[in-house]
Amino acid sequence: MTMHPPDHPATRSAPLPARLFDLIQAPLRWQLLAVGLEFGLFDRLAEPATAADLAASLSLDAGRLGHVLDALTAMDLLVKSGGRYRLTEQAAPYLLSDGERSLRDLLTTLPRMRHGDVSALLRAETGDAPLDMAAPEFWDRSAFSLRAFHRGMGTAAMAAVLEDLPEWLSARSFLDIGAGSETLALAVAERRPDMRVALVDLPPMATRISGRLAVAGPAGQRVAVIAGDFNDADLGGGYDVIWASLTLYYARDLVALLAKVRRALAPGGVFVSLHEGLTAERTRPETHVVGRLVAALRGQDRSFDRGTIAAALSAAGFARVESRDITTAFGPFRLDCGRD
Ligand SMILES: C[S@@+](CC[C@H](N)C(=O)[O-])C[C@H]1O[C@@H](n2cnc3c(N)ncnc32)[C@H](O)[C@@H]1O
Repeated sequence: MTMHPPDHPATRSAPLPARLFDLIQAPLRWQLLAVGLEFGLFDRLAEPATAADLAASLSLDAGRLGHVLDALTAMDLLVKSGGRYRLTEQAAPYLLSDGERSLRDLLTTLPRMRHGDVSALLRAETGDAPLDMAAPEFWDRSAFSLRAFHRGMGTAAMAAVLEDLPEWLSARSFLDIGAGSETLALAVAERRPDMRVALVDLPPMATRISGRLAVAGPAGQRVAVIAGDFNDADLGGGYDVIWASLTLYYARDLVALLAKVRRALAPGGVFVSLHEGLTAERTRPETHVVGRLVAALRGQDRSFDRGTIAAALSAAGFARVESRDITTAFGPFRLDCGRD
């Protein structure tokens, strides 16, 4: 499968007519992936099968299914040989529903938030029901989606950032604020039995995270879960490393929250933030600007400008603030570290 740098759609470096032509195909590529997930094609094609075999078990027309399978093969998600199709080895960990790094729950959930009728939203004619945050289904879906994101790609990137910190080897305590899943805290607890590990999230999410930790073995027992709003909750103290990624949007007062985080650090501790940093008058990076367009049109334009978090860290009293760009599979991000 051809890999492209994350902020560069496949055709970014191609001539403009080729880029425009390619956009005609883009929605079809998404639909093919969605159909593959909906009909369980990827799970069924863990072992080779013909279109006729699959069509019979799915009560579909073999000819039509063959066209869909050929297109998925053209996208390098399947291979075809002698009329039999099979999931590629590269795609298997991400597309099998029980794969260790399965992105299935992310791929079926995030598009519901990211895709929308841009034309209707632009005319403010959307009949979208507002998200019902009181509904258990909302939290179930969020928890499944975040966990898939973390297991499939997020935690590896985040753990690499943590392990790169000069403080990491001597650190003895770690807090993840707005964790979204148990995955990062659990990875830390598993790799570092000497580490006190805690996370904080809103009660509905914290309950789901606690449930996963309870069945995660001995390392899971070592992760403390603080169920509460990080703006108000007692975060505890004496942490050597405090981590916040993709969550500071929910700070009621960013400087006040960061000052609170600073007070929760041990002497010599570090606070690490991983968030986007929009540039060029909020038109770059494309991953975040386009990916969050529908949310913005629904009135949730929360993305941070580059420099906002660094400035807030200084305003919160951190003596040394360092920032750098990092590239991940889910887009380019800004890493801001606050130390005293
Ligand atoms: C977009 S997710 C990010 C999760 C994870 N940190 C990551 O980088 O993928 C935001 C998380 O922050 C949590 N959250 C939102 N507002 C919060 C608050 N006021 N206090 C604690 N957690 C909050 C949400 O429940 C969710 O789990």
